[in-house]
Amino acid sequence: MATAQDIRPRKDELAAQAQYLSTSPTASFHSPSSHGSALQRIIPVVNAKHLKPFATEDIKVLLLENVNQAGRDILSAQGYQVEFLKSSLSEDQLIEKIRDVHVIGIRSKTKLSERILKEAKNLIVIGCFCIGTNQVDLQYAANHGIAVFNSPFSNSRSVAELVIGEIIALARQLGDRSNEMHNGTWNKVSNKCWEIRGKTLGIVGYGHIGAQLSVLAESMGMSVIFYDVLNLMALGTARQVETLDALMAEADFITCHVPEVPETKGMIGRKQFDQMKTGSYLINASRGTVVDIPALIDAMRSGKVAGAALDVYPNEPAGNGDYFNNDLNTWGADLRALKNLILTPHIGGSTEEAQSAIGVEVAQALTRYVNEGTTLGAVNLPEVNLRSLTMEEPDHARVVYIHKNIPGVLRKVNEIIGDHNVDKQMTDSRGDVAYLMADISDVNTTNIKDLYERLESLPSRIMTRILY
Ligand SMILES: NC(=O)C1=CN([C@@H]2O[C@H](COP(=O)(O)OP(=O)(O)OC[C@H]3O[C@@H](n4cnc5c(N)ncnc54)[C@H](O)[C@@H]3O)[C@@H](O)[C@H]2O)C=CC1
Ligand SMILES: O=C(O)C(=O)COP(=O)(O)O
Repeated sequence: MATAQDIRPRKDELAAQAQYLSTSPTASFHSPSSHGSALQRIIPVVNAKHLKPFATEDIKVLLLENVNQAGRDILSAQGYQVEFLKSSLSEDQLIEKIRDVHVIGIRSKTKLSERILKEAKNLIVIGCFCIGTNQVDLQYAANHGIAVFNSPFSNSRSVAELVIGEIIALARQLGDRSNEMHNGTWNKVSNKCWEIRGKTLGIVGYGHIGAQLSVLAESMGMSVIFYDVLNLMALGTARQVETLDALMAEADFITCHVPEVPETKGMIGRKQFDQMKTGSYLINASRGTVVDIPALIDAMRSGKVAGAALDVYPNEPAGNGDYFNNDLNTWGADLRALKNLILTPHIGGSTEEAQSAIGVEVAQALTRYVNEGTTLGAVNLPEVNLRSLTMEEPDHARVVYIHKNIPGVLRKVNEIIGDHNVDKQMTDSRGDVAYLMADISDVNTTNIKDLYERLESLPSRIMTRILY
């Protein structure tokens, strides 16, 4: 197995590469991100016919959190070195591992903070095999030329179905009745058990999940209202309300489907619980920080809230095992003692269908990015795509130049690549970072190295990759 050292150029290796390049029409230059070593990496290509720009067996992929087999298979089929772990890693373990890898695949637990990404000298791309990307410092990644991809809706249906199940389970106190039977008690009651037909569902965040849920809830006879920061088209006979206050006051069931951003932190707190109808229900399958848990506990104890379902928590563990027995969740015992409270371990998106669809979608995005530089679907870089390079022409190359979005860069870059025939080119920017992709011809082993070095020496450079 190649080590990180193997793909960094050494002087003797450069000479060998020159020899290799003279016999192979394809190769790849890929600069370390700007916080990395000043040395460039030169990686030969194994297959001249197709767009396989790296010696694919040198590409190291670390997959955490039990990424689905379908995704693992796609990455392994590329020839990449794929290391797979079932759980997440502690910060210190991650720092050790991430130093070496070019690609990392995570789900919602693994925090890729600036502290961790600083150590990721070889990293070019992050795949979030989930919807949420709040666990990644997206701006730091963009500023260092690290693309981030996710799967924007492959598990939306699974979450919506879970919530539908929870609405009925809460209305009928199913969790409690089931627990009682498990403990040997027959307790047949109808007091405060309801049909959901004719009740009002209040959806906070009417995006992929909220909208899907809206359709399902209406089909079961519920009325739907929703609150969102955007003005959105209501599906069916759903109705958008202007404020969160209005939603809290009108709905019988309230369900949260907003992302974790500063504005949604503690969004459902004491004030919101006070506004709820007495005997209403709360569901949170978005992020643990959205609901103030001590406030929920008080609202349930007082009878204001008749039932709740939580799938997400402010501190979630790296893997399966003990959860509430730690100092972080001081409210754990109080939660566990409450009646008609469904607690699930962040399983909203955990279905076979969702996980394999996510595996395929994200693995394909990673492969396209590594092999072709395509950023379609990236959540932190501009979306840039050129039609696939046909590798029939041996003197063609694709230049990817990620750079600071400052005036004058394109003139300088075009001066450099303009020495070649530019077949096609696309550039776009997002905030402080711009992404240029150009397919050029009249390339040979000498002038491509020169081109790479000239691009690398520009002060605007964040990362240069040359794929051919
Ligand atoms: N429990 C689980 O396993 C899963 C949880 N999730 C969580 O659910 C969240 C929502 O997922 P999607 O519906 O796919 O996202 P989405 O991005 O399609 O929709 C989110 C909606 O929330 C709205 N929004 C944002 N900030 C808001 C605010 N302050 N107030 C009101 N509305 C606001 C947005 O405008 C958007 O319409 C994800 O960000 C993720 O954190 C997603 C999948 C699985
Ligand atoms: O897709 C999301 O954002 C989720 O919350 C699901 O996360 P998971 O893949 O179960 O870690």
